[in-house]
Amino acid sequence: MRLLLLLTVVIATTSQISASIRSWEEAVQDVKGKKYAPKWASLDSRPLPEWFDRAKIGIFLHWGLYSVPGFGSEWFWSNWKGGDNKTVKFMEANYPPGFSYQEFGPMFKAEFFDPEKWASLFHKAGAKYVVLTSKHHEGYTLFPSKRSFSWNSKEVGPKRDLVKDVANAVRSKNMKFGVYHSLYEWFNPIYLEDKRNLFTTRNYVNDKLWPDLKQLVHDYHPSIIWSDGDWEAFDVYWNSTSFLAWLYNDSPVKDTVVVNDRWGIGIPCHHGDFYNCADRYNPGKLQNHKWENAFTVDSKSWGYRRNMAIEDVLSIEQLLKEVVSTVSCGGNALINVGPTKEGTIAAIFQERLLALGDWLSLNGEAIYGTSPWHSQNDTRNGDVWYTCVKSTFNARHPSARPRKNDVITAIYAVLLKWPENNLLVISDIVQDLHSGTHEVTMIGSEGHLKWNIESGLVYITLPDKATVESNYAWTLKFKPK
Ligand SMILES: C[C@@H]1O[C@@H](Oc2ccc([N+](=O)[O-])cc2)[C@@H](O)[C@H](O)[C@@H]1O
Repeated sequence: MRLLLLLTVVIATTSQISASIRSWEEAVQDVKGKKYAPKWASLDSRPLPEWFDRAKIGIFLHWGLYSVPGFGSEWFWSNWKGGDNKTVKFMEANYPPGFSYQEFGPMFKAEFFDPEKWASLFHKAGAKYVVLTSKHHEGYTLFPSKRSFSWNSKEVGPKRDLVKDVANAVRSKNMKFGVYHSLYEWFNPIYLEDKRNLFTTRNYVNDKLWPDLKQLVHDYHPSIIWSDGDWEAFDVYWNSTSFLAWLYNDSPVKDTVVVNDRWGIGIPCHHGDFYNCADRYNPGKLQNHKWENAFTVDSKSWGYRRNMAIEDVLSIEQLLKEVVSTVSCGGNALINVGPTKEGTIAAIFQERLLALGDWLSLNGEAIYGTSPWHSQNDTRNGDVWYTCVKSTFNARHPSARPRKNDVITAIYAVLLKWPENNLLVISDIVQDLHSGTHEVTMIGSEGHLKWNIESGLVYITLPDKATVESNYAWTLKFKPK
């Protein structure tokens, strides 16, 4: 009887499953109405919503009261109170004695903030999602938190619900909207009291943290919850698994939302829909779980720095190297810029993002919707990174190498350096080319490329560099005939 029931369920489910090839186990997991238990093993069994793996490129925004002094980093308040020399001196030199961090609030005016302009920039940059700091460690919220009196953007500063404004504008350009949210707040007295109690009390968690997060979920329906500030306490204190079970089972975003891995000591790189691990994490090899490389265009800070120098800013070549190597290894790239207190985005950031967008509008087929191939980084030529397009999506393991049953419709090799004498020498694609069943082209260049194989290496004659469209990061396409 039990077996029969199980069979019917499985048959009913498999018919809902698109073209994807799933194992028996995976199909059973997908039974509609499955409830997740507030335990990591259960939460980890959730298939990854496909949109996130396909998206590949996101924009990260660190915006808050730290954008007002615009000095050091978004850790300004903590640096100052912690006695950081440079920050203390900066305050002494530029602000009256007794000036408090709270006084930055009214100075955060966002008078030039035009969310449509932002969204249009991010869209042109090729982003498929945008993540905004709804609350950083300072505790100031960019939405009217019902528990953050006089410490939110609707009451103090811009007098606007910035989360709502960005969410609406981003969605009007068909991008997904996500919220960054810091679990801890440096100076929240209720949190500090729990901390003094060695996290045996949970007043902050029960009365502030989860009500706030649920407000965010109900009011803005975020597609991503990018959690942070988890490292002072275990997930047991934060009650992370209960929140996630609610999010996956009963929230209005249960079928589409994805979360990262910062949910308590020991959790990063181990649990969550995708892993950030450390900041600017880019392991350079294939990972066995969906991951994301969050990195900054200003190499020194997430928040805006008024004294940022040009040599601190990633070049387009560096930016593309991050993007290409990340996607090749199964990751997404979350590219951070810090908006100014006026609500503008520095022209140098705009320039980099638009250059990325230009590159993606030509080479995007090697990025969006792709999967890791058998090889990530060519063995012979370390400046070559591979991706492929395959016919199936594996929600259990989106970053897996192609399997036997996968039909590969194209293989891409992105070259970060133009080879000497226009002659590219690579090794890892030799088997695929050996049979003579592939045609080789360069995106942004006419005609097929000549190639030959000699003692296990592939020699590809590239076109004249002056005739190709791209100025950096050139994409070769290997297509089965
Ligand atoms: C995205 C960033 O996240 C955190 O910084 C971290 C968090 C985790 C690690 N880590 O695990 O290595 C490093 C920096 C924040 O403190 C920082 O301000 C920024 O918001």
